[in-house]
This record gives sequence, C-alpha cells and structure tokens, in this order.
Amino acid sequence: MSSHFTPPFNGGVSPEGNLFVNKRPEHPSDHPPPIDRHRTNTSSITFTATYNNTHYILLSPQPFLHYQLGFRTFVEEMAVIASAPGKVLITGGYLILERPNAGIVLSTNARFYAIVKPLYDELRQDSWAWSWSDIKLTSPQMGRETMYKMSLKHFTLQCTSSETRNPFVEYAVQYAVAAAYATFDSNKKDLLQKLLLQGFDITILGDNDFYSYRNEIEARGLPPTQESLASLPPFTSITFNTEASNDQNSKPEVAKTGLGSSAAMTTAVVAALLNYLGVVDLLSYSGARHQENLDVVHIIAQTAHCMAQGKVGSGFDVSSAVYGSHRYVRFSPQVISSAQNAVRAMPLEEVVSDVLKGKWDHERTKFSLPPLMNLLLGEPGTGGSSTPSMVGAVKNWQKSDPQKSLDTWKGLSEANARLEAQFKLLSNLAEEYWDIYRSIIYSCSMYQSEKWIEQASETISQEIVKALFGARDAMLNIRSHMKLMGMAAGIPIEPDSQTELLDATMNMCGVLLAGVPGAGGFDAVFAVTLGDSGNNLAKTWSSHNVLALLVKEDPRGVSIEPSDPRTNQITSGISSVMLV
Ligand SMILES: Nc1ncnc2c1ncn2[C@@H]1O[C@H](COP(=O)(O)OP(=O)(O)OP(=O)(O)O)[C@@H](O)[C@H]1O
Ligand SMILES: C[C@@](O)(CCOP(=O)(O)O)CC(=O)O
Repeated sequence: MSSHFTPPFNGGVSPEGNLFVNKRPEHPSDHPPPIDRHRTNTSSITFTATYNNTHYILLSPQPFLHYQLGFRTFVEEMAVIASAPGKVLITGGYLILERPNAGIVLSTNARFYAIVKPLYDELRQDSWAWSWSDIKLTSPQMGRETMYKMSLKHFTLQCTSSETRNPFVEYAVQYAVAAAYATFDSNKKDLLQKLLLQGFDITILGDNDFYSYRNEIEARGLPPTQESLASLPPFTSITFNTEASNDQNSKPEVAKTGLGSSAAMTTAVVAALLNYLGVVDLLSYSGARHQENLDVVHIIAQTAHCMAQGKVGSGFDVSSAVYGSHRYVRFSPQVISSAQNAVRAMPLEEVVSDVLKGKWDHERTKFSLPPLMNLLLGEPGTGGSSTPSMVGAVKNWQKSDPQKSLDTWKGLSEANARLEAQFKLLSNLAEEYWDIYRSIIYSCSMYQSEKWIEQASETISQEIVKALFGARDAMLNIRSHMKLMGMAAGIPIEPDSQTELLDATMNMCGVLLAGVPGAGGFDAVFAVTLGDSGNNLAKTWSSHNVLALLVKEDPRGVSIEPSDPRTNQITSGISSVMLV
C-alpha cells in the first residue's frame, strides 16, 4: 500500500554533502525525525525516517544536490518488495549433486515476489516489554494467512493460528533476522529491535508459470494454448494435487511445473527481509559491492532452504534464484554443517555468523543460450513429480550397483560437457560471423533437422550446422543415459510418455533439442528452438494436448521491485511525484 501525500517533514543534502531532515512548519512536531538509513547513487537519493511511529521512504529523484528545500520528493509507506526467478536445469540433473560435476541452469521470467512491511503502523504502548515479534504470512494464491510469534531471544517461531505452516518462509525469517543480529553493531541493533517490535507483514506471490492451470483452463472450457494461459489473471489461485502423494505417483502438494517455487520463494523472502532490515542494500550499489550483497542473500537463502527441505541438495535452484542463468558447480555440503548441527543448542546468531564466514566454494560461470535460440516449456498435464524421492532412489541404486552407476555417470558427464561445448562454439560463431549465423539459423528454423545441412552452402554455415548437430547428438545421449538411469533406479526419470513427446518434439521444424529438465519425471519438458519456430512448436504441442507455457529464459537474478506486482504502481508513483 503506498500513499502519496505531503509528508510531515522534508529534507535534503547540505552543501557539505550531509543529509538533513526538517519538520514542516505546519506540523507541530518538536523534533525533526532522525534519518534511519539512506542510500545514494549518482542520480538520486533515498532515505528513510520514522515519524509518529510510521516509516517513510523519501525518494528524491535528481537533482538532489540542490540542497535547498524544494527538490522533488514522493513518499511511500515503507515496504520492501523483492523478487527471484524460477529455473530450468537443462543439464546436470543428479550429477550436479556431486562436485565437480557442473550443470547448466537457465533462470526464467517467472518470478516469485515477497512483500515485507511493518505489521503495526505504530509501536504498541506495551511492546517495549515484548520478547517476541508478531509475523503475519499471507499467501493469497493458496488462500492462507498464518500468524506466528517469533522469540527475540532464540528466533524460534510459534504458529499462533491453525493454518498450515510454511517451513521455507519460517526458516527464511529466522535466518534473515539472525543474520541482522550477527552483523549489526549495538546502535543498529536498537533500530532492529524497533523494527522487530513492529512485526512483519509478509505476502508471497508466485507468477502463474510456477503452477499448472490445466484444470482451470479445462473448467473454463478453454483450449490448452498459450492464449488461454495468458487470459488468466496474474497470481491466479493454485490447484492442489488431489491424489494423495505416494511412492508410485510421487505427486507434490500443489500442481507445479517444476520451476523451483520453493527456492525462488525462499530467496525472495530472504532478500526482502535482509533489505528491509538493512543487512544488505540491493538497490544502491553495482560491481563488487553488489556482488557481496548478493553473496549474503545467497548464503542465507541457501541455508534456510536446506533447513526447510531437511536435506542438502545441490543448490542450483537457489543459486539461479539469486544470480540468474549460469553454469553451476555445487558448494561443499560441510559449509552449512553449523546450521545442520544447530540442534545441539548453539545460538542461531552464532550459527548464522559461522555460516556467513564459511568457505562457500560453489562455482558460477557465465552461461547463456546462443543468440536466436529460445527456451520453451511444455506441460504434458500430469501435475509434476516430487524430486526428493527420486534423488533417494538414484542414491540407493548407486549404492547397490556402484560399477554400472559409475559408468552411466561418466557417460552422462561427458555428454553434458559436449552439449555445453557445442553451445559455447555456437555463441562464438555467432559473435564472429553474425550475418552468416543469423541467416543459417533462420533458414534452419523453418525445416526439420534432416534438411538443415542442405541450407548450408559455404564453410562457415556448414560449421554452424555441424555444431547444431553436435548439440542435438549430445542431448540425445544425455536423454538415453537419463532414461537408463531411471530404469535402473526404478523411477520414471524419462518415462515412456515423455520419451514419445520429446522424440516428436525433436523432429519438428526448427527444434534444436528437447529434454526433461532437472530430476526429470512428469514436470514440464523443455525445448530449445531456433529463430521464431517456438510459435509453431507451441501450436503443435497444443494440438497434442501439451500446454506450452508462457515462460521464457531471463538471465536476471534476485532484485528489489519498485512496486507491488499486483498493482503496477511504478507509473502512478512517478506521476504523483510532487514538490514539497
Ligand atoms: N504461492 C505460494 N504460497 C505459499 N507456498 C507456496 C506457494 N507456492 C509454492 N509454495 C510451497 O512451496 C513448496 C514447493 O516446494 P517443492 O519442493 O514441492 O517444489 P519446487 O521447489 O517447485 O520443486 P521443483 O524444483 O521440482 O520445481 C511447497 O511446500 C508449496 O506448498
Ligand atoms: C536431481 C537434482 O540434481 C535436480 C533436481 O532438479 P528439479 O528440482 O527437478 O528441477 C537434485 C539437485 O540438484 O538438488
């Protein structure tokens, strides 16, 4: 909720560069409010101040160096909104669980949002004596509202309403608050205490692409097309899987598409809280300082996510939620052992301090799809698979058949490396021979792969087509190893229904490759298409009852949003900028 009105105070920057806040003459306040926090960049200045127990954010778009009163300001009730992207792991499923195997993870334009603001506008009269903080967690898409009390001594959370709990958000809150205690000096701790006593009002929202809406579409009598999906309102209510989960169907609680909602949700909540509490500032800096802030978000989000899941996965999903698309090699699991051992009564503040100082050795290397290639996801309509039970089955198989499983992993690892190398080669060829590259990619986009070589009349375009085939072959190899691994482990990594769909997809005009992302199973499948051929693929999928999602690759990691994604307030905010 933001309000645009004349604030009871105004402020600026003195000629010496100091920030100041003045009370407005018409307000009978005895003292101007102190500045709580501020940040600047080259073109604007933002500072927060508390007046009558209400927090204000003042934004002065330029030119703030006119130190006299009268610069342009608008005022917003203090809310921090952070978002983090969903992901698609195109290579490295299972292998990525062990260092030094790498995986390629693409982040998406499907994002999870967390909105954090004070629960109470004013500090309650008796709150100075409280030893807890009130937290309200709202998930509008699930129709859930949960109240908690968090002990300010141990950061433990007690659920005070009867609603279902959300362990991902619970750990995110505990670890973010403990991170503030672990990093603040005593002055900042006083401010922190004030913020905590005002409580947290947290709202979480996931873009529609995280969830399967086939049932809604069918119920509305709409065809399974991208147009039908686009007609749903943003943040539509989520379908719960009705069949009870069991080992056979491995169905998760909600009908999901597999974009990693829990990692994006945890990361968005951690980023919003750390920013709200002033542990990081994701808006003001760039370069090394911004990276350091992102690393803090990553460490806290990754630790909270592992604790909530009750296991240490590879972490590629949290990593892409923080940093966006990249080539990932996992962190050594020991780095979060303090958190796992926390049961042995080490104060959480110390646990977090240890984890923040730990030797985080995960690797992130730049990766993006070569130009003119697009990611498309298709939902065959089965409501998703639960990853943890599939990982368990693969681990059991590794123990029971070490030699065969090692051979399969070696084969997979080589095929993954080959695909990565072909993508890299294609990116280099695009850079060096852009015109030839563009022309051959568009030509191939109109034909099935068997006709591609006929499109290449000279050496460079032949080299490009050769690399396209290299990528296809590597993907076919990855798929066959993944399928074999699933059969050996007794789980449907590439079940027959997906094999049929993927084979048919790879035979379509302009489709470079297709596969099951991540752990595989019945989640949405992915395809990488050339030029504009994705549109035709989406239509063909629809005609075979496979719902093409609207999601696209977007390399952007976690970020602070200017406004509530439900209200698109950025324009209204700017249009109501006023002179004070
Ligand atoms: N909008 C939401 N509000 C509250 N909780 C949500 C929301 N969306 C998802 N969740 C919760 O997040 C968790 C999703 O975790 P789960 O591991 O099943 O999926 P995932 O992270 O998307 O997995 P995958 O990586 O396979 O896609 C579930 O507990 C679900 O209830
Ligand atoms: C099987 C695994 O390697 C990938 C899981 O991927 P997804 O969550 O199914 O997209 C597990 C992991 O990396 O944590």
